[in-house]
Amino acid sequence: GMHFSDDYCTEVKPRILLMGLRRSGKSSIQKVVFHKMSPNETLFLESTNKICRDDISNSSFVNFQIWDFPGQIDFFDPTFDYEMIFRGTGALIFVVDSQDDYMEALARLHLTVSRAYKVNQDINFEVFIHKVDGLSDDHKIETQRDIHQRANDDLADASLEKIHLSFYLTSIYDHSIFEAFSKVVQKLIPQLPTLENLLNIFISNSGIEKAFLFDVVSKIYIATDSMPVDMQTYELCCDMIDVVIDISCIYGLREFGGGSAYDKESVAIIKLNNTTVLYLKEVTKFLGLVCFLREESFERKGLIDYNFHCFRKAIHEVFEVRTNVLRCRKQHSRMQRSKLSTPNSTPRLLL
Ligand SMILES: Nc1nc2c(ncn2[C@@H]2O[C@H](COP(=O)(O)OP(=O)(O)OP(=O)(O)O)[C@@H](O)[C@H]2O)c(=O)[nH]1
Repeated sequence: GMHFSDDYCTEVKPRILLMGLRRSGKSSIQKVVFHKMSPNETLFLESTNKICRDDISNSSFVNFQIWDFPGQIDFFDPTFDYEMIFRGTGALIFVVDSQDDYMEALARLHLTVSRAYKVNQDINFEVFIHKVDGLSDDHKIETQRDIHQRANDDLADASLEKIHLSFYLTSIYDHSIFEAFSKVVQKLIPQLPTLENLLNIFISNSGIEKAFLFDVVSKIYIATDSMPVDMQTYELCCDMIDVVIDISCIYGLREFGGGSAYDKESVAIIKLNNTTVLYLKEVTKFLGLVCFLREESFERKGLIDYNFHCFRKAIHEVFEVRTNVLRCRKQHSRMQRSKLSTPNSTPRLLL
C-alpha cells in the first residue's frame, strides 16, 4: 500500500494525484512534464503492473503523485488507504484517452470522484481529455462536449451536482499539457493574487511586455501578469528554459558533478531577430522568472535589474510568511496529535 507520513499536514507544495485507466497516458504525461522525455519516446513506455506508483518530484515546486487505476482496484481493499490519500490531495487529475472508447473511463471517473469527494470536499477535480492530437478540431469540440455532458449527467443522477469538474483538451505532442498543468497548479496556490500583483507592478515599472513565474523543472508557470497569455510567447519562454538548462548541464556544472544546473547565479539573455528579448533570472530554488520585452526597453537593464531585485525580495517574503505559518501549524498539529489520534484538517495547497 501507499503510506504518507503525517507530514502531509505540513506539506508546502501542491499535491496532485494523476489517475486514469491503463494506457490513458499517465506515465507519458509525467515523463514529458517532469522528466523532459520527448513525446516520441513515450511510445516505448511499458505498462506498469503495480497497483500504484509514488512519484514525488523533489526538484519541483509541485509535489506530484501518480496513482494508477487499473480496473481491478478496489476501494474497499483495507490495505489501500485512499481516505488518507484523498485527504492530503489538492487536485485530482483524471486522464481520459480521447482516442479510445471512453465509456469505461467515465464510469471510473464517476466512482473515483464520488469517493474522493466524500473524503475531501476541497479537492479540485480536473479531467484531462487526452491524446487530442489525433482528433480534428471539430471532433475535439464534439468529444469535449460529449464527455462534459455524460460526466455531469452521471453526477446529477447520483445527486452530486455540487461537484465541479473542469475539463482540458491535452496532448503531450504540444504545449497543451503544460498549459493545463499550469492552470491546475495555479488553482492550488492561495497566494496567486499576490504573485500576480507583484508581477503586474514589476512589468509595468520595467517596460516589460509579459513575465512568467516558472517552475523550472516542469515548465509549468505558477503565475503570470494580467496581460493575456499568448501561446507563442509561452512556448518561447518554455524553449528558453530548456536551452538554458541544457547548456548549463553541459557546460555549467563544476567538475566531478558539483553544483546544480540551476542556482542563484542562473541568468540568461536571448535576443531574437524580431527586436524582442527574453530575459531569465533565478527567483527561488524551484522558480525562475522569464520576461518577454522589446529591445528598446532592455536598454534600461539597470532599472529592470533593480526592479527585479525588489520583486525577488517580495517573493521571498511571501515564502517566508508561508514557512512561518507552516512551522506554527506543525507545532500546533503536533500538540493536537498528542490529544487526537486522527488528523482531521484538510490542507489546501500552499506555497
Ligand atoms: N497520440 C498520443 N499518444 C499518447 C499521448 N500520451 C500518451 N500517449 C501514448 O499512450 C500510450 C500509453 O501511455 P502510458 O503513459 O504508458 O499510459 P499509462 O496511463 O501510464 O499506462 P499504465 O502504465 O498502463 O497505467 C503510449 O504509447 C504513449 O505514447 C498523447 O498525448 N497523444
